[in-house]
Amino acid sequence: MATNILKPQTQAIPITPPPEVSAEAPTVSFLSSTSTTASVDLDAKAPFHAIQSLFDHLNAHPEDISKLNATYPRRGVIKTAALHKTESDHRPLTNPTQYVPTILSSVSILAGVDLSTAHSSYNMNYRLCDYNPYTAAPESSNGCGEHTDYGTFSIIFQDGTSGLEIEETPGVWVPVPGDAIVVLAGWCAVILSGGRVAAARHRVRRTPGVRRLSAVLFVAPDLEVKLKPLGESQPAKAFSETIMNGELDVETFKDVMGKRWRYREGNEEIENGKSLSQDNEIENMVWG
Ligand SMILES: O=C(O)CCC(=O)C(=O)O
Ligand SMILES: [Fe+2]
Repeated sequence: MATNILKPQTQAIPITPPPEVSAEAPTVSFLSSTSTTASVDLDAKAPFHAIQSLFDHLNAHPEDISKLNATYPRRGVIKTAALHKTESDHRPLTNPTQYVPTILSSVSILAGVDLSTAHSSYNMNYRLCDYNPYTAAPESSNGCGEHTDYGTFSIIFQDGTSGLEIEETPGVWVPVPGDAIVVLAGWCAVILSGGRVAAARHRVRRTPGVRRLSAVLFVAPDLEVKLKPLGESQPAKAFSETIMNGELDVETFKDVMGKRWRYREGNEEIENGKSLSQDNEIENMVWG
């Protein structure tokens, strides 16, 4: 599964070890040196049979989709955060608290700072995705446009169907095997690590006629955490004053990212009519 495995550099920083858990700790294998991308061998699986039934029900009963709070009409992709929504929560994963700390500890080593203190409340969202040929425009090869995720990292469970691609270097897209469980670093990791971790740009290509299901667990710092480089050392990159002054908290950042995402997917108008891409706006906010 992991082709180009890079071992994270071991640094002399105190990283909180993940708590002892009964399940075997997953192995985290880093796949990319330029963006922080890893594959993990988790026992946890997303129950794609149940997820497919849920989406089949929604496709047959479009009126129920409105209950789920988020639809993506332009590309015919239905996505929703189901972690706290009882009507759509199939309790699909084994308890994420068993493996999230291990992954956080691996990302901490790459980041050169202990990220665990900023992640005490398990601020997570779970999104189910159905890239469905019957609802998407038949000629479209775009399942999910290129973007970076907002949180510390996202764990992507796939149903075995390929389509997910990572931008290895600008403009060079590398397909991820459809059966890999992938961890991608997001913007909060970039900021907290002082720029030592890069966010992984990714996208999903559709094969017309082929259905693909995925389940994504977004792991982010606690909502009240101020997003600025942690630790004493000089940031590896220069950040905006907003970031260095600790003026941006996770909740606000998540809101901005969410608005951009809904705009990109066709669900929300941006008030001032500007059409900056999600990445441009975030880069301006983070780097100044
Ligand atoms: O469907 C996938 O594999 C990825 C989806 C994704 O990147 C996202 O929802 O942020
Ligand atoms: Fe994503």
